[in-house]
Amino acid sequence: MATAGSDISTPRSTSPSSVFSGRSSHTSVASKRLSLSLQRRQSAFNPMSSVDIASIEQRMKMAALDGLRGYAQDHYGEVKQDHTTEYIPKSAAGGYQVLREPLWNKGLSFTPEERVSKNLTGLIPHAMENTDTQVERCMKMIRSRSTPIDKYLYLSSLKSQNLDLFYRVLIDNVRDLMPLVYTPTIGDVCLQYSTLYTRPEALYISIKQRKSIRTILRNWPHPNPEICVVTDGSRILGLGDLGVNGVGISIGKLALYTGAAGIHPEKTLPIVLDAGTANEDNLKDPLYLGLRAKRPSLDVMQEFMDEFMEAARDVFPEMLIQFEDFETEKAFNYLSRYRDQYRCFNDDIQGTGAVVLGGYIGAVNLSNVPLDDQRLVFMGAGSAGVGVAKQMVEYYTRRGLSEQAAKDKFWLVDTKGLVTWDRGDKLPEHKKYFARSDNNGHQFRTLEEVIEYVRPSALVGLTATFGVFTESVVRALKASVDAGGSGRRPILFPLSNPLTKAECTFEQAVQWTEGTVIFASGSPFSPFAVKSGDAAVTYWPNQGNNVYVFPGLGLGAILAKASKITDEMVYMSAASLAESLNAEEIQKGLIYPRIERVRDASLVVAREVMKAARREGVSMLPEEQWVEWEEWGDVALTKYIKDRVYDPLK
Ligand SMILES: O=C([O-])CC(=O)C(=O)O
Ligand SMILES: [Mg+2]
Repeated sequence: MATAGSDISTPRSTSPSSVFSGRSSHTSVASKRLSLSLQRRQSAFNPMSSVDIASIEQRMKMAALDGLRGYAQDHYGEVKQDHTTEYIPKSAAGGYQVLREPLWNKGLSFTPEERVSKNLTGLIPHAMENTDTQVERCMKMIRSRSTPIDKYLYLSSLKSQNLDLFYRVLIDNVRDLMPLVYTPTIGDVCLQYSTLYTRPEALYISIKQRKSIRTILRNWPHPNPEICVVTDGSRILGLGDLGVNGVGISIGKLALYTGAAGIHPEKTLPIVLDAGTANEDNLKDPLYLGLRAKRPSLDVMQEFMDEFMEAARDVFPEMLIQFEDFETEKAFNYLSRYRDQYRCFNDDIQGTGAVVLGGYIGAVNLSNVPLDDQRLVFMGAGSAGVGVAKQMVEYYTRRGLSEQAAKDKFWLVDTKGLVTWDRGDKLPEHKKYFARSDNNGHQFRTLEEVIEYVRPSALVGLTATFGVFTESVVRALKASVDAGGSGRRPILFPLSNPLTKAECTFEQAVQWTEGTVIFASGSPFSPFAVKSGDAAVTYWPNQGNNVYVFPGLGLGAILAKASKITDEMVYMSAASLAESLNAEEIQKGLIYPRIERVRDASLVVAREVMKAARREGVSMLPEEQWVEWEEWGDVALTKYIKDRVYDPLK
């Protein structure tokens, strides 16, 4: 394989541009060529006579009147292009070409020499500013906006103009801004994506254009992406099927690949596969941008996915693919179908699994309930619930338990109650592994009943249902932990996203457990202060979000040039995350590093993932390289990673 990892920090100088090359300069010849090419394109695209084209236009108008997008509905043919995208080399670009390319624009930091050599004199204000001043301006603007969506829109506009500045602002203010570019705000953005839409930021691949997937991929304006996040929008966060609007999650996750791990933004590729939607609100919305059709059968979707995976590998052979927010059955199927042949992983199964395990390892230490005495109830048995529980089983087996004994520590609950073999419904494949057979014919229909029966030490929520951890549920958990002895603390992880889907709030958890809770949620809660006399006790929540895993896992896999993502690599992302806390964090009783240190954590995760890739024999880096690193221990490998990450305007 070629050097995927090595160009993370140094994007090619023949950088992409929203402005395509030379066509504008040689006017008459160029415009003739352009119109010829347009004609050819039109005929290749739609090999019909002009009469037919006129009638299509007519139909498009009629379809639009019906609230349909005629073009998207009607087009089934293969798009044949007779040209490929050409790029202006960065060194040759001048004037507005430089200012309008977000990868090249340096805002007010252009030096006097650059302003002359790039023909920028007078195109920007005379002032020259350092990074801090520009960051300050951005933060002032963000603070001046009153709603999270408005703040998001400001940030999105900044991103479309000056990528270095956008990422500097994000990295330096990650606690305040991550909730805007990611969960919870990104959930609202996805819900309204078709209305908020102003410019493309991803590849939109409709099932109607499945014959043209390679063409679409080649149209992406950046060469050789290293990481793609792909969704089909069928289960976005806990918000359900959002169709093409789910593309926001691919965009948000990739902003964190850059912000939280330092993968160059030019190397990231967000994709949405549009195969329709079951969301009636979307289907009725005249502004909806996706295909107005019900979702196809799982078999048809599988074929589409097979075609996508093959095309992606043909066009971008080194790209790692992260599956995101596919609904449960597809999520499991695609992971098992592709994981041995492609460089891919599923964030909701493996990423969530690893991040929750990483936090759980620290939580057990704080809980005063020995590992062997832990009993875990999971509310929610979808891709995340089962993924997390399996990751924890692996942890227990690595600590010497048999697989059966490890599995016996978990009780999974879904909308029908405790998942058992004999409860009378047909269990979907992914639930069978954890189905209980030791219930002596009893069925436990409510969470309270399950808690009374199991007497758990930990309760994990992945239900996408706000408020299912009620006061009586949380108090019952505390009582069952207290019964084991004094000083014991309950572990409570309401993990569903965004905040509107959280199983309970941090404040509730603190109050209902008299402050003893060890808490982690998927989306961020603020610290909670309780007055006691003149003083106040502050309780610190943890955010147990995949953001602590997928960026580092992806970075490690890319830099190791891993041919696939193995269980060992995923496991090591969890184990190393648990080890990445500093003394202050441990002293504060946290189970994840503070979010301000997410880049440090990603670096540790990436390093251990790289080493795991090598142990597993899937790293394509030359053996001499590994031997050299081994001589120096982690220091050399850490430096190798640091030298390759993007840290703009530093
Ligand atoms: O995106 C997040 O915050 C975590 C996640 O993968 C999900 O909830 O599906
Ligand atoms: Mg997800």
